[in-house]
Amino acid sequence: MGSTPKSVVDMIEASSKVHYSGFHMNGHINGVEPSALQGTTSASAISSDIQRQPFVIGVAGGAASGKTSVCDMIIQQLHDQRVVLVNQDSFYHSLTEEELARVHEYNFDHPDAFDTDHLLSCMEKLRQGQAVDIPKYDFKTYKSSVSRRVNPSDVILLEGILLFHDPRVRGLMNMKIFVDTDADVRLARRIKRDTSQNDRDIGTVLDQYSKFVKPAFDDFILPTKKYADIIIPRGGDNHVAIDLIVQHICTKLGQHDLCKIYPNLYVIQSTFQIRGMHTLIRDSQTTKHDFVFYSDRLIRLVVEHGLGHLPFTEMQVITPTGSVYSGVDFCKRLCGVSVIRSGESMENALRACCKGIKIGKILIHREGDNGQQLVYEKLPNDISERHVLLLDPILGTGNSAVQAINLLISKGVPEGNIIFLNLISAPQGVHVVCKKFPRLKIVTSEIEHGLNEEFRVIPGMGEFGDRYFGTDDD
Ligand SMILES: Nc1ncnc2c1ncn2[C@@H]1O[C@H](COP(=O)(O)OP(=O)(O)O)[C@@H](O)[C@H]1O
Ligand SMILES: Nc1ccn([C@@H]2O[C@H](COP(=O)(O)O)[C@@H](O)[C@H]2O)c(=O)n1
Ligand SMILES: [Mg+2]
Repeated sequence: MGSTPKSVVDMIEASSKVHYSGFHMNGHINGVEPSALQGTTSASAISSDIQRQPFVIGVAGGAASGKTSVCDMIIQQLHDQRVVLVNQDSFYHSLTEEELARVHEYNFDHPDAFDTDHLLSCMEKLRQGQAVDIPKYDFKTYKSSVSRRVNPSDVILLEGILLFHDPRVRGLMNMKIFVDTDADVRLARRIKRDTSQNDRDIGTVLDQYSKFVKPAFDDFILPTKKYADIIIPRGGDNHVAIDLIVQHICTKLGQHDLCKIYPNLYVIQSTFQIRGMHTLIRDSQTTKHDFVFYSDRLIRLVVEHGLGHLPFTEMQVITPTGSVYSGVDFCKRLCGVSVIRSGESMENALRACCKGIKIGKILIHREGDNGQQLVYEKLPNDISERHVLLLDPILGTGNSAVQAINLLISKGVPEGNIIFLNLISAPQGVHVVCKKFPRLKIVTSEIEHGLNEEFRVIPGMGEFGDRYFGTDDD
């Protein structure tokens, strides 16, 4: 195979391209170099080959466990999405004449029975938005002669007994499902299938089962169950599990590609109101008054969304009608921390939502682009016992965010107790922060194209602090 898929890096690269809260725009894009992972994307890296990353679901499990049936049910329920099914079976090596003569000694359940490099190259093409010809394997002749054309899709279901065996194949998947069906059920189905569909006699099926199928299941398939995100008992009979999986896929499809990589990134659901407000604050001709007004509205939405991620306790109250209302009580142990100066623009929204909230401050001085220096901090003494809403409207390279978060952690704040609220995030900053602090949550309202040579967010909205506090030139 020519190029080995570098799944996470590839995803990161592709996902860093333009996305406006659910929309992808072809052309005029600031693509991301691998160097973007260090926060050094160039604005000249314009790319027009934008392709949305498909959501790849791997379905593994023993032979006749119900993998294909589960995939068929998922496809049926995802009726209005573009979905394709790719079977690992299609990549069985065709048998040579010599192997054919001794077919009963051939182990079809060993990882070497598959042309995994071919599978990887087909998947790579599909992920790049190209159609591929996938071989059609014939279980009766033990050869693949023809192929079928598979078009790129939003969702790729990849199913097969040994899909989780090779780490390169596992690395392609956004979601891994293991279909867990009792061995006796699998054997019974296998006998039925192989005798009726594949013209095999029961003695041959049982011999193959005890010689190869069962040992390979124990040695190669069962040990990969640990890689699964979801284990489905009873396969296609488990309608609840399939419903939940379909719901999850639908949610993921509506999200920015970065959310598929980082479960700790939340981009608020876009509406035309939100797009309209973004349009206004990004317009260089917008007056200071309007800039502040619409920024405040957006900030309020981000703050409200961020508060939704705080823990709560259940409580009941009595309503004026004497009825019981079962509700929840807000988390009381929280504080805000604003990164001076832009972050201070978010304090009012936080105060308006959380009466009497304590707000600390951090000042990070930027010298050049990598020389970030913490010059001032004033934080509540008991900050380690609080959930912290970190406020900074723009996440660019991620350098100052990392400084601020490191400071909070050094004060004893658990990483999982920090919610970083911002208006816009550059993919580079998201990669840096989400990778370094996987338990922290980022809540933002839009993901940007990238950074320019001067490390400014593109398209961005200029110097937020200057525009908000009226200290720009105009
Ligand atoms: N829940 C089920 N109840 C009854 N038969 C089933 C069920 N799930 C699958 N089968 C049958 O068992 C056989 C194997 O199922 P399949 O989905 O092809 O498994 P796999 O892809 O894991 O080999 C097929 O003939 C299928 O019709
Ligand atoms: N020529 C072949 C190729 C494969 N098998 C068996 O198929 C099973 C995998 O297919 P599933 O759809 O059940 O996942 C595997 O157990 C192989 O033994 C075969 O019998 N003949
Ligand atoms: Mg199958």
